Amino acid sequence: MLLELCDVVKRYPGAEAAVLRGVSVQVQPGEMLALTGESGSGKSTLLHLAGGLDVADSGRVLVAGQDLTGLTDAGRAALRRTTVGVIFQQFNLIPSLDVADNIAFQARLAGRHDPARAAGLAERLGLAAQLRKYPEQLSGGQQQRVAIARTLAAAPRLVLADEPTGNLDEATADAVFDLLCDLVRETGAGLVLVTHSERLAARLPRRLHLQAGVVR
Ligand SMILES: Nc1ncnc2c1ncn2[C@@H]1O[C@H](COP(=O)(O)OP(=O)(O)OP(=O)(O)O)[C@@H](O)[C@H]1O
Repeated sequence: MLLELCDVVKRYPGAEAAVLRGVSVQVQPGEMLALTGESGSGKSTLLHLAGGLDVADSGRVLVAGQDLTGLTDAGRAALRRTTVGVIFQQFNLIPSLDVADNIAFQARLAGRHDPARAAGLAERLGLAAQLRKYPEQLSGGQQQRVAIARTLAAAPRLVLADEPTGNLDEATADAVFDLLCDLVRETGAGLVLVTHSERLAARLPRRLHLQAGVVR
């Protein structure tokens, strides 16, 4: 199993009710699914727990068979470097690095930088002419494609994407979404993609819907 959440509960300090109230999910290697739910239903929270960015109050989270619950902060950081790739809505590129170095950044951290692979990703994502530019010189759609290349260059087994096309106009969002799905499929990674878009969710083979703290 690539990702397994067993009866996961998460409550933020000071909040009356738990956001996640016993969520159980299993994702197989190579599976691609949409995670939907109303604003505030806990989609980002679930993604953060799956990516080891935050910890559950109870229940278990396993990534590639490794139980995150028992890991130290350093252990979870190592998992994020080597096994999980996260793509955010706000791109989160490093402003002082050019496109080529942004793309190489995570792969270098993972000890997997492969110039040919990085160049191939840049080409597929239409970034070959932008490699020496800095993030501020790029459009939103281009920045998001750099963020996707950066994540996939590190060859993660699990890709977690939090509204990766939420900042883009519809036509650009569709094109970036298709590229992301094609590239993830080709690498055989699993994908959990948070979206508010019914249209995009319908294009993935499986959907999880969060409601009232549980998955429906
Ligand atoms: N760090 C935090 N501290 C306290 N409360 C938080 C924190 N992060 C999220 N919450 C609360 O937890 C609930 C779920 O938030 P979360 O961001 O997971 O929802 P979401 O489904 O991703 O929402 P959206 O679709 O609006 O992005 C919300 O009520 C939010 O206010």
